[in-house]
Amino acid sequence: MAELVDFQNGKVICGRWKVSSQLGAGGCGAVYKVEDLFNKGFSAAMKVESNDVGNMGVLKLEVQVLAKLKDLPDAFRLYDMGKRKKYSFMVMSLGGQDLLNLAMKSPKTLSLPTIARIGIMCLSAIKSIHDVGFVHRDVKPGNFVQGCTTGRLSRLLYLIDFGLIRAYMKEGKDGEMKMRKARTTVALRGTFRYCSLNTHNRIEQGRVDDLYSLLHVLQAINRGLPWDGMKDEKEIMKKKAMDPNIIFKDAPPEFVTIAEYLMTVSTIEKPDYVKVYKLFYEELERNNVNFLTPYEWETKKNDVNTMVEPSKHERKTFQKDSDEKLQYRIYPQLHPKKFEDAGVQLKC
Ligand SMILES: Nc1ncnc2c1ncn2[C@@H]1O[C@H](COP(=O)(O)OP(=O)(O)OP(=O)(O)O)[C@@H](O)[C@H]1O
Repeated sequence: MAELVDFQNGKVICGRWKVSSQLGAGGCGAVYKVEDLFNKGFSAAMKVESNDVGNMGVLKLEVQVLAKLKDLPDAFRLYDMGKRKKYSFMVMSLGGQDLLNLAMKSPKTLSLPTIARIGIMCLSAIKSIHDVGFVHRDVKPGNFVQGCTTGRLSRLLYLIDFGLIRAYMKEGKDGEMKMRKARTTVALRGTFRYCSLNTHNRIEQGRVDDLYSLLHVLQAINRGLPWDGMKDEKEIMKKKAMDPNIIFKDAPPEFVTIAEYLMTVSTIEKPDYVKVYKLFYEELERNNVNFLTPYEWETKKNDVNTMVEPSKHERKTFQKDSDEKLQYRIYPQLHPKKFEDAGVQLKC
């Protein structure tokens, strides 16, 4: 069993990063909020992993993925990395709360348009990972983090924790990127509560499996899943094989359409992200909600809208714009066009 790395507040790493609090802890390490002593007022998140984990260590892989995401406008940045005698670390952008906390701490029950809107934020985050050639394989609420604690980015969700990630493409001899061949024996990777039925059946996961997990995540924070509380894998599988009308009975009706669509997509195919986006968006339209509508967890005190919404001057400039257009000026990454094609940077 690897010895856990446990940093006290005030510890300074590399003469630069001063630990100010712990943000989370996992099996092999922990995540800390750190202050940059070279850049007053700047904070970041430091993920630390014990070197005792040997080949099981995932930090190196996480660094590689973050480095690949660097050209995307809205992705966490990698600021530093290093290895000490007992531990390895990486420093990345500091996000806000994770989806698990947001959903649990929300003073009000999350409405269906909020659930669908979270669906779009998560879809965008998942697509970014797919676009750089990886399947995440551990889509769960604790792995979606607000882009920032306050302001515009606090309404966006980014995917973190690339410990179980797997490349689905590889460079062929001709230099072209090709799909990797599916393995015949695959160990289960992911979380029982959220993973797809394919994953339980030990089938090589593809992009579609991350999207199945997303539906499970959304239903879990909505009204819960029919297999909640179950431990036996066979029993869980039986429930997951049920009619989507039963699994998603209290969800926006489009969830069933999305689930039925995903059943038609093979693990090697690229899912139609725009189709899924548009189905989520129908719930927003029905309820007159858009990306500028405050979330249930946003309080007056921490009102993002004062920062997210345009100033009076900007309002005047944009006055001819409808709210629908305005939302895309503020959140261009959520425009349906952005979900259209790969923008793939599959070359290493
Ligand atoms: N960049 C970040 N900004 C803010 N919080 C973060 C960041 N990265 C991680 N966290 C927080 O730390 C928690 C654990 O992070 P992460 O999932 O990467 O660690 P882990 O050791 O792999 O955990 P687990 O074993 O639970 O998956 C997250 O759920 C989140 O709350």
